[in-house]
Amino acid sequence: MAADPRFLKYVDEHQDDYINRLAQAVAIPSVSGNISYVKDVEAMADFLISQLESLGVKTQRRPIGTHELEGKEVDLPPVVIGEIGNDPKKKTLLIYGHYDVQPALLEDGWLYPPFELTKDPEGTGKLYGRGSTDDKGPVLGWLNVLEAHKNLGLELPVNMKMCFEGMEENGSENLDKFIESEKDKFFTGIDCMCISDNYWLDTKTPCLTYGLRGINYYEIRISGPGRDLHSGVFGGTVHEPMTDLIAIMSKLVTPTGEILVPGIKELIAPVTADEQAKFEAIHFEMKDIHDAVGADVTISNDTVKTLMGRMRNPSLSLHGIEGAFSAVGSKTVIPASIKGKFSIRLVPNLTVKEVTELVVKYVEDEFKKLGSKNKCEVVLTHGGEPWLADPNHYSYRAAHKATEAVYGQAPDYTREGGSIPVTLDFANILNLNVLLLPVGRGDDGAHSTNEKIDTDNYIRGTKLLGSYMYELAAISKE
Ligand SMILES: C[C@H](N)C(=O)N[C@@H](Cc1c[nH]cn1)C(=O)O
Ligand SMILES: [Zn+2]
Ligand SMILES: [Zn+2]
Repeated sequence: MAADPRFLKYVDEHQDDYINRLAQAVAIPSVSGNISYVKDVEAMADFLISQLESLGVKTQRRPIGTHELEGKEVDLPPVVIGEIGNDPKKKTLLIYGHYDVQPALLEDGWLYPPFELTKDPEGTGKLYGRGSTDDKGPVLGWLNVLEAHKNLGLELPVNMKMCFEGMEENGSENLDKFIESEKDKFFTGIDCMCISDNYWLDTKTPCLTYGLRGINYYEIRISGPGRDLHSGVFGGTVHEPMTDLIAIMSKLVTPTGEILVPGIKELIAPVTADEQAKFEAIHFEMKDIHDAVGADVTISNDTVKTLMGRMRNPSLSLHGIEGAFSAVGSKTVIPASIKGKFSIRLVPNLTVKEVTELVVKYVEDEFKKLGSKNKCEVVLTHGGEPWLADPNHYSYRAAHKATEAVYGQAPDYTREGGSIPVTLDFANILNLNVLLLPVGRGDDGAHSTNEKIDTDNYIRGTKLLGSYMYELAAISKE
């Protein structure tokens, strides 16, 4: 069933209001996992709740425990759950999104202040700001749908339940326990689930995503000296933690992306003929990734190899070193303790546990080889398994139709290189098919500087989410 034309017209006529809603959300710097932003993450939850309530959603702000941030025990960001409609004749759709964002500082190289929505500065409709595409824009897309229906007095075609969290960018701590504890309470009577928290592969082809890589995030913690030291006074006389760390980190991955931790390669499920065909069918050119990256620095020039590198193979990335001297100037310090951070993206059949066993053993063995008197420990800070869904499920068929209606073309079927670890918890604990329905483009720069969403994607994305609900209402479950 096509979307109500009054809904589509309303969306076109209220673009400015929708952009204004996004501007309000971007202005709240809800950076999770950082003690300085705890209040802002809470404020973002409150903003979401007040918006949802004003749109007729029965909302609850649910605490999910505490965690340690920079040595202090603080509340985890609350989970916001809501529901609207309980007509037994309608299907019930569960949606999930996150209201936290990655860190962003102007001095990282942003052209515009990251926590102000900068509207269309180049006349191409781009809306710049942290969270614009990951994941505030897509979350607000759902709210825009609700607003249109409320103001037009239109009935929603499905019942909706929703779950929004503020810790996605930091491992969704305790959300699995929350889902488990609410399995037979809030999360009952749900037919299927939709998440809008990933991106198209290119800038012109909408897609439906049926897989995600998992993620294991590690810290290698090395310490030794009782305090930071003068490198002139002590250099050449002590084992330096940074030197140990760099030696180990350089042995994790090669510059062409080969993971050097023994045993990981052997665990990867072989690529089937069907998978190979699916990858070959995807619309993708090397130019798409070069544009998104901002340079031609791809490891391969082959499209299928590049797509497999992104979605089908594991990857190991080095992220940074906490405690390293990184300010301007030439401080001659020997840091006393540091933490090297890296992550491994997981694909079938790698598991969080098996990969961690291999990583811990390898790092410990490599550290022993250094003959250092410092202390080294490797810690998994968060982990999430890879996930695959059935793209033939009726929910995917509904989204396919909605995409054709809104974009006039069939979607590509993709797997996401990024991770949304809680997807697997929703799928397994609630026994649900989960559809990933991205709104943003491949060059949006999520997690990067100058993150943006295009006005067209935000507005047509709102129509897409709404149209998906109409198609879902009408489609047979067979
Ligand atoms: C794909 C999603 N929008 C996303 O960005 N997920 C993050 C999740 C994460 C895990 N640890 C830290 N962040 C990602 O894939 O990096
Ligand atoms: Zn996200
Ligand atoms: Zn993210």
